[in-house]
Amino acid sequence: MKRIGIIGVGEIGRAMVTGLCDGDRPEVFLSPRGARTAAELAGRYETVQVCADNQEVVDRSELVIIAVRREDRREALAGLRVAGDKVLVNVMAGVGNDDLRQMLATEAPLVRAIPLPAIRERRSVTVTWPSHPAVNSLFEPLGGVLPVAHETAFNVFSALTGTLTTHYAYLATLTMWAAGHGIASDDADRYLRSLFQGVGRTLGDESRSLQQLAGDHETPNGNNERIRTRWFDEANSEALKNALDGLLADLKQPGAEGPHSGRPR
Ligand SMILES: NC(=O)C1=CN([C@@H]2O[C@H](COP(=O)(O)OP(=O)(O)OC[C@H]3O[C@@H](n4cnc5c(N)ncnc54)[C@H](OP(=O)(O)O)[C@@H]3O)[C@@H](O)[C@H]2O)C=CC1
Repeated sequence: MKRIGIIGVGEIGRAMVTGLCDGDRPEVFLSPRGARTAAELAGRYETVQVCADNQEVVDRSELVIIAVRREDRREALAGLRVAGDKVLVNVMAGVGNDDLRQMLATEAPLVRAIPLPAIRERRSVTVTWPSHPAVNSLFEPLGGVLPVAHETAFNVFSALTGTLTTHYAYLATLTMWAAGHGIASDDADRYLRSLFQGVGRTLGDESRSLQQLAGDHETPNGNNERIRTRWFDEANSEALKNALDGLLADLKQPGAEGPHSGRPR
């Protein structure tokens, strides 16, 4: 697909345009809302144009990405005419394809996707459902695509994206703990970033399983084993799984307006 439309040019819309245009440079048609970002992108990339309205985005594109906030979807989409030969990519967290099909009354294929901000660097694996060749080709060069077989699987991956800030909060807690023991916060912060950037790089080694990586970093009866078994014990692990189960249950009811609307993060 060489003509791609984006309705909703905010954080994730901008990340997708950047990722796309730093690669094959398809023609990209942007909705006019979020005017500053849209104008900036059109200024940076000669293949990007800002349209007069959302209908023009649909009319000029073969594939249209819908990236407005969940609560803005009716205003953004109601009344749009979408021919059956277009492909629509729904990246709105918590908005099911049934909801979208009802709103748009179109025969066009609808595909849900979970792009993440690292897509701007073409380094983010994007989960999609249902699998569609044009959508797979769109995301493949942006870090890879992971089409899943059913919506429940899609929701499981969606729930996993809800764990990111816990990871940062964990690191912040370690910094606070060190500061509580008289270490300058800046020093603790710098040290932890360095420590966990190393962990991030190690994750790039896909030849070793996560269990293997943990094992390889742990001396029997050593400090790491001690903290892992005393803190991340069975009760803690169960509490995490329960929180994820609760989130998954909410994600399975995409029609419900709830605390998980809007950004998946
Ligand atoms: N941010 C992320 O990491 C991810 C976000 N998503 C999903 O993407 C969607 C957008 O999120 P995000 O980019 O963070 O949100 P933003 O608020 O950054 O962007 C939303 C954009 O939509 C625009 N908009 C609002 N109403 C309309 C309309 N009627 N027509 C066209 N555009 C409109 C907004 O314009 P204005 O500013 O003028 O209101 C804004 O530019 C959400 O549904 C979210 O769940 C999915 C994966 C990751």
